[in-house]
Amino acid sequence: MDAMTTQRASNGAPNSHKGHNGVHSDSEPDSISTEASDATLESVDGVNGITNGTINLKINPRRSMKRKQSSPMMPAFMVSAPGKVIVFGEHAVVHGKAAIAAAISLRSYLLVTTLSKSKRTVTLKFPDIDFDHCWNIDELPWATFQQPSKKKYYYSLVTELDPDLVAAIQPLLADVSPDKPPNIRKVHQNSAGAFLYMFLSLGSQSFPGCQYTLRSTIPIGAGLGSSATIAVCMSAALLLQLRTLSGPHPDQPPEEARIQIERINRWAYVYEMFIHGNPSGVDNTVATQGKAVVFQRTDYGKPPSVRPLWDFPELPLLLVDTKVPKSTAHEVAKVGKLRNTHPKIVGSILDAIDKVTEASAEVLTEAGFDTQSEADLARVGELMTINHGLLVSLGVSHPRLERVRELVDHQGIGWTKLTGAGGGGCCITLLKPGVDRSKLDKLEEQLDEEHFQKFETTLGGDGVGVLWPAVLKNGMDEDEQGGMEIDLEKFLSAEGNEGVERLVGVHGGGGEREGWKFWRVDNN
Ligand SMILES: Nc1ncnc2c1ncn2[C@@H]1O[C@H](COP(=O)(O)OP(=O)(O)O)[C@@H](O)[C@H]1O
Ligand SMILES: C[C@@](O)(CCOP(=O)(O)O)CC(=O)O
Repeated sequence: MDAMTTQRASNGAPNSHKGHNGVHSDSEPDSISTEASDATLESVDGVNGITNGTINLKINPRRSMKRKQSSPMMPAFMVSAPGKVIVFGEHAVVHGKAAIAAAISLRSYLLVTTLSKSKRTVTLKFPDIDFDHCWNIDELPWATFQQPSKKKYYYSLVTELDPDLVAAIQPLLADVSPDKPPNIRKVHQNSAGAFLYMFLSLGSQSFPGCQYTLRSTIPIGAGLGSSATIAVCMSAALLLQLRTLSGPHPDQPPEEARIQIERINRWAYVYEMFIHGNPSGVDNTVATQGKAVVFQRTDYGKPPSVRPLWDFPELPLLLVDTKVPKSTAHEVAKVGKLRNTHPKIVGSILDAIDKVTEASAEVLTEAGFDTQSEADLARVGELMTINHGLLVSLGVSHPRLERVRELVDHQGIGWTKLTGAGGGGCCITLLKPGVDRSKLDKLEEQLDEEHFQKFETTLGGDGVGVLWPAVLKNGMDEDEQGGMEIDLEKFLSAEGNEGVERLVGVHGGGGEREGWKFWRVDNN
């Protein structure tokens, strides 16, 4: 059934943290073999492992020598992170309630190119949003970010933006996209600001010149967590450049992988704060760790509670984009304002959403849950309908979202709720088992006629991944010379989502593609 979103088959034992290590190639890449996880950031200077003072780096001497001789510069590499759907609990999650979210197979891809030593610039190239900007590294406000009272480290937990540091980067945003219309300029300035805040917090003036080029297959601002994927890619890229991550590699113990995933997630949250102001952190958490999770952040000063759902069932979902642009920050602020005006009533609605999420987590993790049973699916579907109704009462639906619901209800083929921030964006429909093909065809026809976009994706896939170096095997002639190098031009000229997936996609040839590696926290 092509209209359906299905979860990738899970290999895990119920509620277990043990199992397989996933599909990896056998050899660990030299370039990310430096075990810097014990190092303090003060001791790591730049990407070549040069040190300034006390050092606590565990460097494999054979490998570091080999690296120095053959490649003084880091090779180009890529990172990738998945979008997500929130199945239950959006908005309530911002107010400390639980949410259930799952990774989808649409992804963002970031190509990191290190420049030669003489080039002292850092460039962001985001062609999807027509953004391209370059700064001179030596002209960035390092002194402000390095003050002892302000300095943060790769392991720091940053739960709010420092207003002095935000102020220090404002002058750098003044010449970002001056000729663009104000709404687009704002998006560019947010992207630039989020990046600079993270770059200046984690890096140092000796950081090598480099270029970050991003392409994404996730519709922007559609409720599928596009911004979080960029946050995660940027965080992973910078932490890798700083050699503060020792993986991913096939033999990595799950506990070490978990610490590194947590590290990436913490800095991705900082980027999200810059884009959204008050994110719950659920999007970046799923984009980092993949699979499906129950997420809750009761205290914004502490890390959230994240319960992986390894056996998230293979739900027959249809994902539809209304193509109405929305702003997460705006929708979140709207709910915040409503809560301030009607604290008791909105408080009760948020509590009710929490109960719905809790009930659905129970149903979805029941041992005998059967995705072919209409009775089992109906229990989840009813909870989706209730969750959507509560979101409507918070004022975050949109006539186009209601239209999808109407069309699905009219055919009587499933249960629909908005996903993400609402106000436009996407909705998900849980389809009844054994639905008449003709009814589905009719629905798809209507969606098409009314300019909705249907997405085919799988749920519960991998989180952040690394392709190091940026070389892939494609079953073509280049493979005999070690594979095809993904250079900037090829990446930029890949046509549309299909072109990007074909060139670099984690799922390039259908299954997981050789070369991409993932931190495995589950052992499954
Ligand atoms: N492909 C992309 N290239 C560059 N920036 C992007 C891209 N996709 C998303 N973004 C960033 O994320 C923002 C949208 O995030 P958000 O409003 O949270 O929507 P979503 O629901 O997709 O996460 C954009 O304004 C932009 O800053
Ligand atoms: C509304 C919210 O719960 C989810 C937003 O998701 P998205 O940005 O629409 O993908 C906000 C948040 O969790 O930070």
